[in-house]
Amino acid sequence: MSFSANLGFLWADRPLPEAIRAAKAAGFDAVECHWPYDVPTEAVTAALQETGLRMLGLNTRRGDVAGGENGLSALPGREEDARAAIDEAIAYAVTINTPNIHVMAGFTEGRDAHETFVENLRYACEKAAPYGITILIEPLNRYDAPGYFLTTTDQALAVIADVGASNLKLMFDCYHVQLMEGDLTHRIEALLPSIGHIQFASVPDRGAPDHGEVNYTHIFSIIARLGYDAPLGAEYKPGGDTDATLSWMNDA
Ligand SMILES: O=C(O)C(=O)[C@@H](O)CO
Ligand SMILES: [Mg+2]
Repeated sequence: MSFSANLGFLWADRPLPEAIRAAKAAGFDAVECHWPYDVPTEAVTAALQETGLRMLGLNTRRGDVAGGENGLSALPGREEDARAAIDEAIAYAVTINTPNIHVMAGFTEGRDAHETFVENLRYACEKAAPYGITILIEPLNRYDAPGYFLTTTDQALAVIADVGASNLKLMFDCYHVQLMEGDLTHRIEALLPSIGHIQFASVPDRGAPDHGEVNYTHIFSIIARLGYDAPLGAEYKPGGDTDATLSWMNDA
């Protein structure tokens, strides 16, 4: 297996370029992040070039986080802000050569929200396609993100079908899917053609993948058997020194 360090959580106590270097030193094959926008692209590019790692993904801005926002793209009436966040993410991704952008939906519900999300995703897919960038959408669990628009893989597939773009894929985060739906083995098998990126963490505490209700030795072997060979995103909360939590990599 190959692994991508999610620097939104791993080495999150270090500046992003230093976190990239730490991921390389720890043996990761790639990195990904959440919201890199305050970091100059030159510093990120320099660290990526120095380490030879690729930044696999980043997220669109969430909007007014202090005011309770968690993404903009499914919020009716906020199309202008949502598209500005999409444009910003594409520009940043193009500059640092990142192949995936997670477009965040936001806290909302209902048919209008679905239509708004579909239209904004069409916009994102069209704008991203010339750069070979894939747009991702990710169901989040109801405990960490109560009220988030996208909560299940079935709902994500319905959105993907309605958008109808070949560069729109599912971010399959095993942690969220286990909390909302379970049945990870069958779901990964069935959804593989729609999956653009896979992430993981222990369940339910979102720690390193070496404890809890999901047996990741099994899940990783299923993913390998299916021939999926892109790096898997380690998106867990180390709860202290990241380097002290990496023994799972030796067993994977
Ligand atoms: O929370 C997650 O899981 C993520 O992947 C974030 O990027 C979005 O909140
Ligand atoms: Mg995730």
